[in-house]
Amino acid sequence: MDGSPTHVSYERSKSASNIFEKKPFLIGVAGGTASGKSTVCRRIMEKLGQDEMDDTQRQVVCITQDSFYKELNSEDGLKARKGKYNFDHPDAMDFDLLLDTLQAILHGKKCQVPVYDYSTNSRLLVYFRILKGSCAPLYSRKKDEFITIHPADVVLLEGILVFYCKEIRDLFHMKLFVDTDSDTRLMRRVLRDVKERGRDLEHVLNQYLLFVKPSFENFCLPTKKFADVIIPRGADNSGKL
Ligand SMILES: Nc1ncnc2c1ncn2[C@@H]1O[C@H](COP(=O)(O)OP(=O)(O)O)[C@@H](O)[C@H]1O
Ligand SMILES: Nc1ccn([C@@H]2O[C@H](COP(=O)(O)O)[C@@H](O)[C@H]2O)c(=O)n1
Repeated sequence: MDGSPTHVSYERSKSASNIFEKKPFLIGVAGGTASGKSTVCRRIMEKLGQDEMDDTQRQVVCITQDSFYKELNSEDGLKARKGKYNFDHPDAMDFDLLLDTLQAILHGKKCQVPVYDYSTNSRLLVYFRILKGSCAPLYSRKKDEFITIHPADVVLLEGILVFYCKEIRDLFHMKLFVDTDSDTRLMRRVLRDVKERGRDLEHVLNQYLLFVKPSFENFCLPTKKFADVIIPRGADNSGKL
């Protein structure tokens, strides 16, 4: 990471001195694809009664690393549409933007995080329609869609590679690794990607064999050793015998 400026935008949570700003407790949740990271985060939010709350009132917020995928050039975009782009390699991630965002969060700032769209392999865009004059044509304008992360007591960040970079890893106050067997993960991934991410079966299986599985073994699994807590079977694990 070169520490170069990125386009993360944030503002102070309080206009007065920030001496009394709360430093949130940052929890990283790693694990292979479809291991149940988001489900575990959702379960934590539910247990803490945070799921029904308004964004500005929440004391626990959850961010996904998928918001920090790099934007693709047209050549890589074409590869991605054919399942020939490696989204599981660290090079696919904008770790600089992620680091800047986490640092801002840890300073109690309100942050804007991009929203990712798996069907287009890019950040979600919102279209604005601008009416020029009374009978002039309508103009469309595109703009990145962001979600606002309000300052909170606890921030969860989930993703396959959240423990990969030391600079990012060292920011977590607690590190969880969701450990789910690979057959179960593949089965869930197929169902999810076809139902929710606009993929066909052949695409999902080719991508899995070509990139997802080898990258899990090379980049994600080796980060399990950094976890403070390993959660076998994800949200199925109630902690009871
Ligand atoms: N314990 C579970 N039992 C059954 N299905 C699950 C379980 N945990 C997650 N899933 C399903 O598996 C898919 C992937 O889960 P998700 O939590 O999104 O994984 P990840 O965030 O690790 O990719 C989702 O469709 C989810 O509903
Ligand atoms: N355009 C994209 C971006 C990511 N992926 C896959 O998503 C997986 C990470 O998300 P999980 O919820 O499964 O942790 C990762 O394995 C990428 O292969 C994608 O297919 N397309």
